[in-house]
Amino acid sequence: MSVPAIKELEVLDSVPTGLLINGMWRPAASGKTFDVEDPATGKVLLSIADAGPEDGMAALDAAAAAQESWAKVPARERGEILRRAFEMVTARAEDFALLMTLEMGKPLAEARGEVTYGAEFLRWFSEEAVRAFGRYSVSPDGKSRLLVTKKPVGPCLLITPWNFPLAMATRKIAPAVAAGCTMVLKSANLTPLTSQLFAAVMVEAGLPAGVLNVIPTSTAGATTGPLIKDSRLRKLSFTGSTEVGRRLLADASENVLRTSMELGGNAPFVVFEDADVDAAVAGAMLAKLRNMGEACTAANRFIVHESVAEEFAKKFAATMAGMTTARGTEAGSKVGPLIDAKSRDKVHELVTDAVSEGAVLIMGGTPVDGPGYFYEPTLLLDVRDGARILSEEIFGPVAPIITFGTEDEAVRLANNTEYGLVAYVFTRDLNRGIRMGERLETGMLGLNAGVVSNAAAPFGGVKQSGLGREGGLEGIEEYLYTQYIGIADPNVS
Ligand SMILES: NC(=O)c1ccc[n+]([C@@H]2O[C@H](COP(=O)([O-])OP(=O)(O)OC[C@H]3O[C@@H](n4cnc5c(N)ncnc54)[C@H](O)[C@@H]3O)[C@@H](O)[C@H]2O)c1
Ligand SMILES: O=CCCC(=O)O
Repeated sequence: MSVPAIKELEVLDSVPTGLLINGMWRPAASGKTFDVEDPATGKVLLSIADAGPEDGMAALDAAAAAQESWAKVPARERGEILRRAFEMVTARAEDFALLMTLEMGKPLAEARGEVTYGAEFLRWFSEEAVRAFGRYSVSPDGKSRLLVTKKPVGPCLLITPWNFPLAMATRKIAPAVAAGCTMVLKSANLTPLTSQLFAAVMVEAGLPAGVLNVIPTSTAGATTGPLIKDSRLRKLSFTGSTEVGRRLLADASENVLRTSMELGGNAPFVVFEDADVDAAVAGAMLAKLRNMGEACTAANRFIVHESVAEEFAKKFAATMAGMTTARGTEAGSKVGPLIDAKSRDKVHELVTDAVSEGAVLIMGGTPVDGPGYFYEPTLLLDVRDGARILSEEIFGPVAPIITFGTEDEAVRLANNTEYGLVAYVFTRDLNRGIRMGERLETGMLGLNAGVVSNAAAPFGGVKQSGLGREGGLEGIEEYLYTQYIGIADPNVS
């Protein structure tokens, strides 16, 4: 049974459609709007204001003007705003979940999970706000005193992707608020509605005007480019593809901006011969099919010991076959649509290429007929070395399996990528698990676990998966700089 459309209309009706600049919702200076579509039906959900360069600059003006007074707001007060926002998002969890399902496509149950995950960044950083300490010490020669303080970096530009519309925004906004930074948020043009509703919650929670400015736009580069060049901007925090991140890093270098870059991934999922195969299959389902595979953390290559590959593939296929592909609002939906036609075509191209190179198609392998951008859960065995699917982000419900014989070979295969965001290892041997942690080039490792995301943990990658960490104790540091004050010996007058 689908959720009554009336509820969908009510939620859409509660979404502000303007730009949030200096505490006011307003139309774009050009008067332009752009459409946001439901990927399950291709129908327009809502049209919202389409920011241009003039609006981008107005947003930065507001953020720059608010910075000094916002930095003076006591940390406890900033934390309490975040705590109120946490309570409000939690109270409106069903609205947020439905909105995300409508604009992004994920099944409602997963959207509810994202609300919990996304809200947790608000609670976590509400608690961290008061812990951004410095230190005081006596210099080693005893002749001076060293006072080290932490200060907000200043106005930040935050750019978010479409795949986790709430969590990717709260993972940046919450630490920036906790640190005392003002912000301009450029939400993803495919899924801006959740950010619009979330920004309304932040205003209601008491965030002063100008601290958070939101500029959805269909012209990302033209609208944010001038901000990156403006010397009032102090930080760029970007989550998205490595390709765009690389270009933004180059732009940011001109202004020597602080940057956080949460980029793409190509996660290896390694199953050793001593693994609990049922647990590995359960982990694989999470690591592969969470968010329809549209996650930077999605397992992209299943590297399975040759002695358990057949058992693993059989059980994985059987579990996958039980997944219902349907609009995310349908009861029982486990796999929603992909975000758009371009993404679905890319997924199909990778599958076709792998099969033409000799991979065995165990199940799936075709786009689903009818409206929306659905793709069948797909399993490929014996994928040949060199197939594009092993080196490119799939971002879809497709699992390619390759096999290995020795631990050294597993390490070589797992590290054979320019990315290094997350890896998954399944083994009953703890020493081997620890050893893999030491040998794999990765920012995060799931040991007998198919999901690592946690607001209390430092999320981020190495190699071309990015720079910096979000969440954990590290997350707030991205929005603080260290200032040192050297004090003359107080014993000498
Ligand atoms: N490492 C992480 O934490 C993480 C999390 C989520 C997604 N991702 C990655 O994001 C990608 C999927 O998201 P996507 O398709 O939205 O990525 P994308 O790089 O296409 O877009 C990300 C954001 O950047 C904006 N953008 C695009 N071009 C821009 C430009 N020239 N100037 C300024 N902004 C620009 C987009 O509008 C969007 O808001 C995948 O590669 C995925 O792995 C990484
Ligand atoms: O898409 C990447 C983010 C996924 C997550 O935070 O769990």
